[in-house]
Amino acid sequence: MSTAAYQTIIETNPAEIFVPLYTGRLLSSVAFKDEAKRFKHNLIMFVIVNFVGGFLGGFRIGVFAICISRLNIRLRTKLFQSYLRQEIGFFDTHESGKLLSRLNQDTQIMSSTVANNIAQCIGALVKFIGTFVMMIKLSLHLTVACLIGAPLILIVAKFSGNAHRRISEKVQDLSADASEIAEETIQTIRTVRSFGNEEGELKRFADILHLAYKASLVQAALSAAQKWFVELAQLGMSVIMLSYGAKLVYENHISGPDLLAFVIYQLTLGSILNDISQIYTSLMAAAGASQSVFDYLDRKPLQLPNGTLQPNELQGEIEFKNVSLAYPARPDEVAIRNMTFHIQAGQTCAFVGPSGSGKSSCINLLERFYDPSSGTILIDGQEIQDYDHKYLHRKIAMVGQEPVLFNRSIKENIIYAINDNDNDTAMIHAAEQANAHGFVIDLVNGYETMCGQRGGHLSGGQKQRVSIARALIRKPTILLLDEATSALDPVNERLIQDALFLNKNKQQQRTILISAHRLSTIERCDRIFVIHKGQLIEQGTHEELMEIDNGIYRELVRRQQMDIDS
Ligand SMILES: Nc1ncnc2c1ncn2[C@@H]1O[C@H](COP(=O)(O)OP(=O)(O)OP(=O)(O)O)[C@@H](O)[C@H]1O
Repeated sequence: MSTAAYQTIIETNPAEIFVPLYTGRLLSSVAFKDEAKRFKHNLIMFVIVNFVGGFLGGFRIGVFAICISRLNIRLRTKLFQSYLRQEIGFFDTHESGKLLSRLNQDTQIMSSTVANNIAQCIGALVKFIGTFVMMIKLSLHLTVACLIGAPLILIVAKFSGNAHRRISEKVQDLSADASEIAEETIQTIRTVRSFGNEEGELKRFADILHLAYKASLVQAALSAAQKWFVELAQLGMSVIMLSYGAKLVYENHISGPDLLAFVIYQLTLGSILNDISQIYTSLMAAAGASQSVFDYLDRKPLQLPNGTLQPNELQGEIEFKNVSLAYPARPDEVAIRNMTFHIQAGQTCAFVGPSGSGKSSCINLLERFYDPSSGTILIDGQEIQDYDHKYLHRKIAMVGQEPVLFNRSIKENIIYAINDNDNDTAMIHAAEQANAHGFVIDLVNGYETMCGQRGGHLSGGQKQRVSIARALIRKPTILLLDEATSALDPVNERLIQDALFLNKNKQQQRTILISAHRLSTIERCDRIFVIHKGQLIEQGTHEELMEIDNGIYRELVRRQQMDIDS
């Protein structure tokens, strides 16, 4: 039986419906002499219905707790899965703090409120029907008299529920904003500290929480007003019912014990109506908190991993044909404009150009972090989108400008995402090529040394070398190095390059693409592409480019030479 069905049965707790009847009868047999002979029977029935009701009630609480945690785990996993499916552009436009707030807080609110309230709502409705039927059985006239105010209570509950939904949406958005600020501040604490701006960040955080508090005040006032109204309506209904009940008893239309039972049913009905109105309100509040969770759960990624190509051999030939790119976060600005070039398999090529010219963007496109806004990118003559997602990332490895390591050991970082976890020989070989082995074995814990969050326990150059090893261990056919050695001293940089370029003949065929500012490091490349304001303006070998009169490359080399000399 499914949890939901099980829960529904438990929630309908039939024993509770008979509690008022036997409470009324027991009280009558205590209060009225002619009812005394039924005291024992009424007492036994009173104990049975209360005991069964209490037992099922306790059972229900346990079942709820299980349902809530199951629902929460499912929701969070689904949401995280949905995040991981999204294209990189999604993460450019959605701050991580907000995404985490949805993942941790909103899902918690959703699962606890929704699971609790839906089950309670079913229970309350069943109890409402049961109580109602018993009341009609006892006296139809009295039932009609005491239900006069019910529609009004339900209408008020509806209006207040809608308001709760709107406010709750706002409060959740604000607390997601606050999470975003906290997360960013913690991640950039060194910058915050170096500018002495802890108070500024605290103020930004507190201001947002204050706005959330103000919205919660309105919500609190609404809840209080709703409660007052329901209490007042119930009081009115009781007065009407008691006056009319007394008249019916005097005229012998209903017996004293039945009136007593009816009064208890009426009080029960009042509290059920109260429950229903509260449940509706909090369901609406949960619906507000759930809105963005559902939006993210339902979001279809703009870039779908539909490709299926997985050829046995990938040569590593790359071609850009009229490629343009505008980033999703800045759709009106063109980062790459009509770029066309061809790189033969096995060549080592470099992108050079001033900062912001578009070098990393070309590398991003080859990693398929973004799809071109127009034009095509071919690898071995096939469109890059046609390759299977996992296959492509096995064959293309990249070391980024700011390499990020995981808070795991150096070993775990290097063998990250290769299937063979115990291949120490491959790990050491990759580390040697990346000129990392030497510094790693000098550490007390060697390859078991923890890297810290985002690799924070290692120096910039050490981080870069570990991430180069992480890329090399996969034996990629295409290796993308985006300023991958910029934090290294010239000696270490040269050693890595020698390992990557000079021994190329001895290694498997590999196409290497480098983006670098230090031009002395790329002189030996087979081909150099000079990019300026998103356009490819020169290409050739170092010697060919140095011969172009007034060429940008020649000018860049001349300026760097002057810097070194001075
Ligand atoms: N994720 C992004 N969203 C929006 N715009 C971006 C993004 N990444 C880069 N840009 C913009 O695209 C342009 C090219 O940036 P790119 O990073 O490719 O330059 P670059 O030549 O690699 O620069 P650098 O040498 O400083 O690393 C810049 O104007 C940059 O502001």
